[in-house]
Amino acid sequence: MSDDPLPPSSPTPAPGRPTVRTAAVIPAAGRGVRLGPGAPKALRALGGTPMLVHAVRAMADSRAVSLVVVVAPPDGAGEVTSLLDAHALPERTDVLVVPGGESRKESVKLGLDALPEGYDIVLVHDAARPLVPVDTVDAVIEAVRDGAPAVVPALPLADTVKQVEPAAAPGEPEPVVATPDRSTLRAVQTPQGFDRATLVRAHGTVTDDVTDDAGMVELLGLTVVTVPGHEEAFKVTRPLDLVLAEAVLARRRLNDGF
Ligand SMILES: Nc1ccn([C@@H]2O[C@H](COP(=O)(O)OP(=O)(O)OP(=O)(O)O)[C@@H](O)[C@H]2O)c(=O)n1
Ligand SMILES: C[C@](O)(CO)[C@H](O)COP(=O)(O)O
Repeated sequence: MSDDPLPPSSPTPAPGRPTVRTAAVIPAAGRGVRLGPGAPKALRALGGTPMLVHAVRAMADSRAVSLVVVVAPPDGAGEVTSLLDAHALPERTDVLVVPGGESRKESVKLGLDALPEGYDIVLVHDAARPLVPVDTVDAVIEAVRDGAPAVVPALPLADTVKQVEPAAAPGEPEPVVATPDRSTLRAVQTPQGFDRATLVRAHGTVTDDVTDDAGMVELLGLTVVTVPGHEEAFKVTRPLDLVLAEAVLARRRLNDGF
């Protein structure tokens, strides 16, 4: 067993609420091409611990989450199971590992297919967002409990955004065609939270290429709502993100006194 510490626990759910069980599906089957050569992204170390372990702990850190389904690289389910066995996780959280697919969408569907009965709320959380704080996780769950079929953590944009005509060839200029009103745009993160039946329906019917699960629910004609995102829930995508993630983790360890 690794001796790295468990994260702090979130508060227990409010008294008087009906028990609604929540599971988290963590797509972790990506290669991490934009991060550069190396192991699959989810298995790379952050503060000496695989990024995936941080992501699983971030979900298990919420007392509402009692099952985490990890979607491993297609040929890596055995390795991921051993890796998770070697790291401390809260005993109240069950973990299932299933092999993933060629795209994120396919991997999420495989995770959903493996979900046992008895879970009414499903979170979908990128392994590549290892540092999401528990308050953000709990806020997403709370909004689904309050009746929203789909919930996304969202942040305002810091940059002005341009819509362009994609370059005709690599290196060619990209003419700007529009400047959308930034005040109505949001960058969305994970975990995204869903009423299970809605997410299953979305994955069973939507065939469009989408980059997130909430987008599929939008295509069903349902309303997706936002809760405040968190800057530490950023996605580790490029090498500089790893530098930032290490710094955030070091600051947390300093603040927590270990
Ligand atoms: N076939 C895939 C592709 C992606 N993912 C997961 O989806 C999340 C978000 O994807 P992204 O950050 O784009 O990861 P990669 O696909 O690994 O990155 P890249 O595009 O740079 O290869 C990650 O946790 C990744 O492991 C997955 O489970 N299955
Ligand atoms: C799901 C997501 O993290 C929301 O921002 C994002 O869309 C994943 O995109 P990626 O390019 O597949 O990492």
